[in-house]
Amino acid sequence: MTTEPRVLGPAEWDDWYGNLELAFGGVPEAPEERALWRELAEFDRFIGVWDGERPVGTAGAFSFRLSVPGGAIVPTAGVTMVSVAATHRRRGILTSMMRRQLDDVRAWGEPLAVLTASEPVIYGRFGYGVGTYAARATIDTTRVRLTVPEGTDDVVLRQADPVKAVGACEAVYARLVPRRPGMLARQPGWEAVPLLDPAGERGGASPMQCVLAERDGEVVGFARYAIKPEWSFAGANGSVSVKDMGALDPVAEAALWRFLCSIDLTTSVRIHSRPADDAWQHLVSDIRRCEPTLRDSLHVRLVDVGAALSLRAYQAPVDVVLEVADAFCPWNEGRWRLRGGPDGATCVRTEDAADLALSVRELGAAYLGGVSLTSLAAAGRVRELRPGALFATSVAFGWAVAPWLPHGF
Ligand SMILES: CC(=O)SCCNC(=O)CCNC(=O)[C@H](O)C(C)(C)COP(=O)(O)OP(=O)(O)OC[C@H]1O[C@@H](n2cnc3c(N)ncnc32)[C@H](O)[C@@H]1OP(=O)(O)O
Repeated sequence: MTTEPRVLGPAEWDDWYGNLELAFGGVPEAPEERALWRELAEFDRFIGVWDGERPVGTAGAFSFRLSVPGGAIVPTAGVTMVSVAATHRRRGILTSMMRRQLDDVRAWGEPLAVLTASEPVIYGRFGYGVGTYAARATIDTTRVRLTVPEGTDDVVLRQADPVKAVGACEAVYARLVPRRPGMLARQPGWEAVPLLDPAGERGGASPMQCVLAERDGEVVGFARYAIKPEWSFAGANGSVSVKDMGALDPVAEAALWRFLCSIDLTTSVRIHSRPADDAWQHLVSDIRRCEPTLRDSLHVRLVDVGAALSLRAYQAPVDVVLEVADAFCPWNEGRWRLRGGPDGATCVRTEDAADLALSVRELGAAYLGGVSLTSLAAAGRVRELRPGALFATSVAFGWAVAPWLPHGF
C-alpha cells in the first residue's frame, strides 16, 4: 500500500466516515449527526489514505473564518475528522496526512490552521500550540447567590422553541464574534451545529430548551440548555446543563445566569465549555462552590507566520525581531520583524538580530492572546535574546478578552 493521501470523492464518504467512527470506538453516531457532518463536509478539502479499496486514514479541513485580537476575521483551516485504522497505526499515516494538509492549507492561502484534539499529545509535533482554554464548572445553586447589576429586571425572558428561535440566536452570536478572539464566524449551514441534540445522547436530560432575553422588544441574549430532573429521598435534585449562551450586554448576561440558576426543582448548573474569563464568575457569591476547571480547547498553527502575525492587533506598541523555528513547515523558519499596536501590524522577513527565539508552536499558543509569552518562557519554551524584549512582547501579544472556541467541529 501507499501512504500517499488523496482527495476524497463524495461516493467514498460512507466508507471513509466508517473508518473514522471505528477509530473512535465503533459506536455509530446518531443519524442526524452523521447527516449533518456529511452536509457540511467540503469534499475537495477532505483527504484519506487507502489500503487497496479500504480507507485506513482520514482528515478534513473546513474553511472557517476565525476572529483574532482586534476583531479581524481570518480565513482558517478547521482541521477535523482525523483518524487512522487501528490495524495501520504508528506507521506514519497521520504524518503523511498532516504533511499533505498543511501544504494544501498554504496553497489555499489560509494563514492559520486550528483543531480540537482527541488527545493533546498528538499535534505539537506538527506545530500546533494550545491557544484557547474552556472553563467547566458546577454551580451549587443551593449555596451560591448571584449579585446582578442595576437594570437586570428590565430584561424580559421568553421561552422559545430552539429551532424557531435560531435566527434570533444567530443574530446575537454574529455580533459577539468580533468581540472575542477564537470565535468562528458562522458559515451557511453551521447554525445547525449548536442545535444538534440526539435523543440517545441526552443521558436522561430533557430535549434542548431555549430562552431569549429581550429589552425594548429586541433580542439581546439567549441561552440553550437542558434540564436533568433527579429526585433524592430529601427532595428535588435536578441539574441545568448549559449548552450555549450569548448576551450583548451585562444586564442581559446577568438576567440569563440568574434565570439558569433559579429554575425550580434544580440544585446545580453545569457549565461545560465557557470562556476562561466568563462573567458568571463575578456574579456568584462563592466561586469555590462552583469548582471551576480549565481544559485545552483550540490548538492553533500559524501556517504563514508573516501573514498571520500581521492580521491581528496588539494590545500595546511592539517592535520585535522573532527567530522562529518550524521544522515541519520550513518556509516559516528564520527571523521576522513584527511592528504593530492596537490599530494593526506588519510582519516581514529581516536580517536584523533577533530579540526572542521560539518555535511556531509557541506562536500558535500566544496568537489569540490567551497564553502569555512570559509563561511559555518560564517553561523554557521562549528564549529572550535582548533584555526587556520578553516582557514588552508578552504585554503586546496579550488581549483583554480571553479567546474561546464556542463549539467543537
Ligand atoms: C482534529 C482531530 O480530528 S483529533 C482526532 C484524532 N484521532 C483519534 O484520536 C482517533 C484514534 N487515534 C488514531 O486514529 C491514530 O492513533 C492517530 C490519528 C491519533 C495517530 O495516527 P498514526 O498514523 O498512528 O500516527 P503516526 O504513525 O503518523 O505518528 C506520528 C508520531 O506521533 C505519535 N503519536 C501519534 N498518535 C499518538 C497518540 N495518540 N499518543 C501519543 N503519540 C502519538 C507517534 O508515536 C509518532 O511519533 P514518532 O514520530 O516519535 O514515532
